[in-house]
Amino acid sequence: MTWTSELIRQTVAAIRPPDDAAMRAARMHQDRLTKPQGSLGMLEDVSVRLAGLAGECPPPLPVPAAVAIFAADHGVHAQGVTPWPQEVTAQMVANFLAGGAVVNAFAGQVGADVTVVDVGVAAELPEAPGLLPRKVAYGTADMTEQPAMTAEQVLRAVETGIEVARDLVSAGNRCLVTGDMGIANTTASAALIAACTGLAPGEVTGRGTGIDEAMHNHKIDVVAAALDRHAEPIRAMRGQLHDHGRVGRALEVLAAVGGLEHAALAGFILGAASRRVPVVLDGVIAGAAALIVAAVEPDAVAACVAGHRSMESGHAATLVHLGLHPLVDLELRLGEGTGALLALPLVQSSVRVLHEVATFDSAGVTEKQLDGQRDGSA
Ligand SMILES: O=C(O)c1ccc[n+]([C@@H]2O[C@H](COP(=O)([O-])O)[C@@H](O)[C@H]2O)c1
Ligand SMILES: Cc1cc2nc[nH]c2cc1C
Repeated sequence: MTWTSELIRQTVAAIRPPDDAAMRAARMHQDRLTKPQGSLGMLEDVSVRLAGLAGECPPPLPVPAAVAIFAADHGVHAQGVTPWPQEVTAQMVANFLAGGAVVNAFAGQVGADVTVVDVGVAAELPEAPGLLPRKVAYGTADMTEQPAMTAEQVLRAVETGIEVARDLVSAGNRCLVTGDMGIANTTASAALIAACTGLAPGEVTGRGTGIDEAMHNHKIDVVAAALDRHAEPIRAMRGQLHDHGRVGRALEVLAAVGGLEHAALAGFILGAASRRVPVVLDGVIAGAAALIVAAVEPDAVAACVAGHRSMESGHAATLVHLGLHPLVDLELRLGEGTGALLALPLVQSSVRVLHEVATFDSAGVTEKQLDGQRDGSA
C-alpha cells in the first residue's frame, strides 16, 4: 500500500528549516526600535519566527488573510460521543455560506476572506458561491471498527488541503487561517492527540460541544477502544526515527483515527509551510492535524502560529508538544476558525512593527543609559 503521493512528496520536500540569519536580523531590529527591549513580549517572538519562515527581515506583512473551513463527518458519531445530530455539519456549512455563523462575523471584523471546503460531509451539498466541492467520501468509517479512512482517501484529503493552500496563496493571500466543522470531530482529535503524544485518552478527551459526565466517560472509552484497535500503526509512528518512512507512518495513523478535515488541514499546513506563508491555527482540531504534520515534517511547525488555546482538554498538551504558545486564551470552544481569526490582528501587528516603527537612531530618541553612564563614571 502506498501512503504518499507525488504532490505530498514534493510539498514536504519543499519545506525548509527556519532561516537563522533572518531571525537574528529580526531580533536585532526589534531591539533597535523605539520601545524598551522585549516590551512587546510574545509579539516580538512571533515577528522573529515569521522572519525565519520568510527567510527575510522584515517578513512580508501577513495581509490579506483567508480562512479555509474544512467540513466533514465522522463514522464514530454512531458511538454516541456527541449530543448533536450529524446533519448539523451540513446545516452549519449552509450557515457559513449564508454569512450567518460566528466565523463570518469574526472574518468580517478582521477583513479575512472565507472559503468553505466540503472534504467529507455526509450529505450532498448544493453548489454555492464560496463552497469548494472536494468531497472525498460521505464521512469517515467508524474508527472503533476499522480505519476511519482508506489510504486513497487520506491521500486525496491531504492533497485537497495542499491545493487549497496553494490556490489561496496564488490568489495573493499572505496569511492562511484554519477553520473546521464536523460534528464528532473532537473525538477523532482526542484519538490523534493521544496517538501522537502518548498521553492517555482520559487526559486528552474533552467535552466537545458540551456533554454531560456520562457521555464524557463513554467518549473516553471510545477513544481508548480506537487506540487499542489501531495500536500497531501508532506504535510504528511513535517508534520511528526520522527515516524515509515517516510520511507514510504518520498518514497511516491519520487514516486510522483521524477525520477527512484533519487530513485536509494537515495538507493545508504543509502547503502553507512549503510556500513559506504563515498559518494561524484555530483550536483542538487544527492542533491535532498539526501533530500529524510535525510527525511528517517537524520543520513545518515553523509556519504555524497558535491563534488561541481552546477549552477542549487535549489542546493545551498539543500546543506544548508542538512548542507553540497560544496568543489568546478566551475560554473558546467553538471551532470554525473563530479563535484563530481573533488572533489574526495580533499576528499582523507583530510584523507591522518591523515595517513601520522608528529606531532610536531614526527618531532621535535617547536610549536607556547603562549603569556607568548614569553615575557619570563612564
Ligand atoms: O476548536 C475547538 O477547540 C473546538 C472545541 C469543541 C468543539 N468544537 C467544534 O464542535 C464540533 C465538534 O464537537 P463534538 O462535541 O461534536 O465533537 C466541531 O464542529 C468543532 O468545530 C471545536
Ligand atoms: C451549532 C454548532 C455550531 C458549530 N460550529 C462549529 N462547531 C459547531 C457545532 C455546533 C453544534
